[in-house]
Amino acid sequence: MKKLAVVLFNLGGPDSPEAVRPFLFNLFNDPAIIGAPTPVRWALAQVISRRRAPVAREIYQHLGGRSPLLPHTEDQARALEGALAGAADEVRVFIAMRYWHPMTDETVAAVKQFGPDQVVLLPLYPQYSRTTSGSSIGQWRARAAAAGLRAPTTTVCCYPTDPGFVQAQAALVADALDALEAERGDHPPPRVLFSAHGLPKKVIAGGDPYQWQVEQSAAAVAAALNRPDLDWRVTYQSRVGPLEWIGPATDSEIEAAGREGKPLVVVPIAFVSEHSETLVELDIEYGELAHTSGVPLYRRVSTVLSAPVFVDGLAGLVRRAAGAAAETTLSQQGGRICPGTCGQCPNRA
Ligand SMILES: C=CC1=C(C)c2cc3[nH]c(cc4nc(cc5[nH]c(cc1n2)c(C)c5CCC(=O)O)C(CCC(=O)O)=C4C)c(C)c3C=C
Ligand SMILES: [Fe+2]
Ligand SMILES: [Fe+2]
Repeated sequence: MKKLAVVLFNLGGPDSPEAVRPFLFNLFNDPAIIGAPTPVRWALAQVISRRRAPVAREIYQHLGGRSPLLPHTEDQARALEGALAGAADEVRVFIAMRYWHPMTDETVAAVKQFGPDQVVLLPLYPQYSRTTSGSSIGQWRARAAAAGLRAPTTTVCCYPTDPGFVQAQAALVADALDALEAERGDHPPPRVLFSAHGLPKKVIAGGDPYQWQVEQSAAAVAAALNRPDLDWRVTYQSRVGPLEWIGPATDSEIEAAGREGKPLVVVPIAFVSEHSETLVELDIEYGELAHTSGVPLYRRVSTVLSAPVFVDGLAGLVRRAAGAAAETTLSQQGGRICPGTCGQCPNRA
């Protein structure tokens, strides 16, 4: 093959305080986030983004007024390009963010200019949700078709138990557990909370495989740690809005650990880089909550970022997808919506 384009999808984040409101508007105006008819959704997105902006601006103020998500994703793109050397005569890795720049239209234009013989779409979300990967994939397909980008396109829908992802995350957890063991003293052994971004319950009830895949990821990392008595559980963070979200909530579990006098090791299991949800919510907000709740030791494990074993895993997924060659389309499998290239989603009862 002559030219291979890989497109990394992620959520995006504001690059200045002025970008916070339009970023939030783009998020709440996504039909995958608010499923109302277009004019109603547009009006709701205006209202909610205006109301949320001051809170969100304060969150991003802790990070110097901008999200570090894009720089981390650029590092990952460069590392993946390196790991894919030789997979085609020319390999280029692009980034398409869903709610802030570089956004889908800009990246479609850049990929078209590159003139690939094949495109592989690779969400930087290990677990598939129609609100994240599904939204990015759907928008890419619509905009690529509109722009006349017709290269054969294959999608890696998800990789919740990919050995590269699991090993990279497990190595980081093992380091944290070892360091904590050295300073634990008379405190009881720690509990590990695998914390994932939550979702409204109705999204899961509609057949979204996300929660099931998060559980698969956490179980795979726990198994890779190979510590028989490890106390671990899956929790969900980042609830916004009035709907009921899936639980247990990470903050409630932190309070519970405080009551039990348990040290905590918190592991982000649905993110592969650092941003407001890890650096502010987990480190600052939940760090303070742990302190006031009486948690004796609180450690937050890093995301995998550009860990070589993770990037090599991604490169393997891309090589397999490029080899599959066939155009994949969203399909309904086993009552669960998944593009169906992972071979893991359909078998859920
Ligand atoms: C697994 C990843 C994510 C899922 C699932 C997800 C669903 C989801 N998110 C919102 C609302 C917000 N999310 C915000 C930030 C944010 N969300 C994710 C990932 C997932 N979201 C990331 C990586 C980030 C951080 C972006 C960055 O800092 O660069 C925000 C903005 C911050 C804030 O105001 O708290 C909102 C709002 C909904 C409603 C939703 C599912 C329905
Ligand atoms: Fe989110
Ligand atoms: Fe899948």
